[in-house]
Amino acid sequence: MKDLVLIEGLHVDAVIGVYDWEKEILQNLVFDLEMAHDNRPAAATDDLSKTLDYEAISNFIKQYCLENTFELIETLAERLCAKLMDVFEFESILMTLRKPGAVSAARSVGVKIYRTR
Ligand SMILES: Nc1nc2c(c(=O)[nH]1)N=C([C@H](O)[C@@H](O)CO)CN2
Repeated sequence: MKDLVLIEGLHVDAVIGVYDWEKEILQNLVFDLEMAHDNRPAAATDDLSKTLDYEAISNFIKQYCLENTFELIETLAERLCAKLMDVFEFESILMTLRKPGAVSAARSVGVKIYRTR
């Protein structure tokens, strides 16, 4: 089992959706991330620069969602994972992206993708 760095329940507002009315409003999205990374070098040195900075990654996701609009949450998840892989040095990522307001009868709906280098 590999070490992981986690982000759970990251709430982000975004313009996202298939329908015209959705292109005029912000909707809440919730991200969960599991990123595989060897945590031993950071633990041995107590040095933030040797790990994945979950604060920096959270801020990156918020900024990306502010600057980009898509119809499908599948597209957002795929493109965001690709960008995160370019910028941050994890071995793999499991991203769950939920759109809690989309289906009123459901607690949440969403997608989950796993990408590796
Ligand atoms: N698999 C998906 N299904 C649907 C999506 C989506 O992004 N992925 N989006 C919509 C609409 O935008 C919906 O959220 C409006 O309530 C419908 N189905």
